[in-house]
Amino acid sequence: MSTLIESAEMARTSFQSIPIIDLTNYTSRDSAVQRALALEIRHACIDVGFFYVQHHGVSDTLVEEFLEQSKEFFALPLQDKLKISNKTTPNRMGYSALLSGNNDPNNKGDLQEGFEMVGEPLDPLVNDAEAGGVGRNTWPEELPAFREAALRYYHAVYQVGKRLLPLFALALDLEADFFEEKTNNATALMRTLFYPPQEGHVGDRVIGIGAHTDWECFTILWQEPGKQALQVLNSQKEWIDAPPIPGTFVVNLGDQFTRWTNGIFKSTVHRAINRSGQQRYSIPLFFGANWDARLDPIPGCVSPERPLQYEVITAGEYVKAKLAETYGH
Ligand SMILES: O=C(O)CCC(=O)C(=O)O
Ligand SMILES: [Fe+2]
Repeated sequence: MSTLIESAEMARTSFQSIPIIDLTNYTSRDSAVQRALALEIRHACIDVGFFYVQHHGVSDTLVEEFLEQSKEFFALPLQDKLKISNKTTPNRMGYSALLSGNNDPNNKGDLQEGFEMVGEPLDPLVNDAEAGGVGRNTWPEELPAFREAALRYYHAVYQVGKRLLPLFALALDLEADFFEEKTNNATALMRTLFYPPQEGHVGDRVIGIGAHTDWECFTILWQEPGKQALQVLNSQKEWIDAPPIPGTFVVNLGDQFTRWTNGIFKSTVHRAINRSGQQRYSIPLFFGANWDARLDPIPGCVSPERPLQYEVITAGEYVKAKLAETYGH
């Protein structure tokens, strides 16, 4: 098998579509099965930085219940949503209003509303360190079922992320547990997003979410079926559609992985424009490294011909700087 650097040199970054990876066997203990899956992931990460996962184990019911609650949340009167505005809550979780974020500095704002949250135990009496402590989120009091639907979805998708970590490690020729201690203290941020139809709103330099890369290790994104919006930029500067495929999540790498791999794993630029003429919903969960994890290069990713491209900083320093850039906080 080629080394990582050789594979990166042969990368086919002019991709025209996003690969689909079947996770049916991802809990298999058979090392040959694991390696085959890791190899598929390796190619997807080096060539594209995006892939779909199918047969990921998260039930449709969890998705549907949270989607229903998300729709009800965004349909609340603005003054109710603003009661939990992320500009006023103590830890910046909660509601983000239309045009309050701006992912592309060339644009004026993102045509989306959101609700941000982190993990907390479903049962408020349990203090589960793994889930990041109790009461960290601010919930909409008008919707009593929102919290449970959100957390059930969150915990299920978080587990998908946990299971992907060893595959990413194997894909990088590392021991399966390589990322364990670098991610065991991280609280993934999740957003449920609402994009009004673009028509009628289109001002100058306003789209659903402007061109950007994600900042964490990787993102697990659910997209509402039937509504094309997400696009991914290839090395020919062509925008390639990443249509919703029922039963799948989109997984895309973020900047923390790019820094760890000295650019071998791609954190690919993407954007979303909702031209479906209808309302559109999506749910990204951003799976990051521990705040204090150093993003220094992984063995095999640096050579005299491929010198280190990034200054080594911690994951927390990186995300803080990006937050300030995008949301002004
Ligand atoms: O809504 C989408 O399809 C993409 C969202 C996204 O890229 C993000 O939140 O970082
Ligand atoms: Fe993104």
